[in-house]
Amino acid sequence: MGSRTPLRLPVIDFSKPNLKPGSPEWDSVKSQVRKALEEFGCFEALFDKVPVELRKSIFGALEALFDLPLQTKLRNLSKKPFHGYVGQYPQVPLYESMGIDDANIIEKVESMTNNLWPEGKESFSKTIVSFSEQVSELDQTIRRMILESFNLEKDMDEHMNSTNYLLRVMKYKGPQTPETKLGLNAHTDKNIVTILYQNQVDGLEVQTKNGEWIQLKPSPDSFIAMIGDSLYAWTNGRLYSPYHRVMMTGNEARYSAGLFSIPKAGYIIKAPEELVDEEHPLLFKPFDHVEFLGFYYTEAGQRAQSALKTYCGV
Ligand SMILES: O=C(O)CCC(=O)C(=O)O
Ligand SMILES: [Fe+2]
Repeated sequence: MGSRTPLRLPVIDFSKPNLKPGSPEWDSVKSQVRKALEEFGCFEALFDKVPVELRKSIFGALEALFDLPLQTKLRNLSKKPFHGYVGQYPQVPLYESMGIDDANIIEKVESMTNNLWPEGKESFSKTIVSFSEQVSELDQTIRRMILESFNLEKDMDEHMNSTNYLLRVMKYKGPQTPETKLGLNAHTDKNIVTILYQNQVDGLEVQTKNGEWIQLKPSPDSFIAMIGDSLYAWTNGRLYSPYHRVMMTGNEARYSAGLFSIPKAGYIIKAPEELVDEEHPLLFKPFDHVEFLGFYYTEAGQRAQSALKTYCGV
């Protein structure tokens, strides 16, 4: 018996120069996106629009941020759940993270930066905003392709305007042991689309529909794109939102940055009627994402096998 080749996520190339809506390149990438998201809810995107310098400086910015004293990091509070500093949890002692809301808007990021560094740190704000702007282009390309693939062009503007961007940056300490240790619990994302970028330390794992874990090994040129529960609900289950987790080994710290497109508070997520029929009965009642998040962080929400089903399943 030969050993099985390890499962790999589909790799999709977004760095083609002619990737414009309507071109043959666009249509080919679009069908790859649709297929990968139906099957895995996730793929590796080759995307060269983020300059090499910026891809390096983002990790310098993250190191500076996480090197701040805990008391300082705790100053980044947020009214929205899981949007501020998160860390010091006994179940995931290697993990800490910081949310930067409206990370593509310079005024918002500057005010957060000044809160952390009262003496100012202009380079940090600039790096965060440029990185988020560039990666948001990939988010928008992917979402445009998804809606087109369902012939839902009529919903495009509403869909694009219903979200904002959170950049959540993560540090996972190396466990300093040869054994593998949990970095972040298995979960599905709750938002629309997540795009992850990491340093050279691997650890992210994505679960297939069959329950197998794929260990991701993205290159410095690749971003991991993933569907969250809100888009799973909006597409009435046509696209999958996969469980994923982080497992750590060795001595080196893993840094990662995730750009999350998130439905704005008050926006009601409701599957378009074109995606509901006899073969695909409605899965979820219309819901407000921020209220759903509130439920997710209650004890009942944490206990549920699928928080979304418990909250608004039909
Ligand atoms: O660090 C990573 O690559 C994954 C982080 C993650 O899954 C999350 O923040 O939702
Ligand atoms: Fe996640």
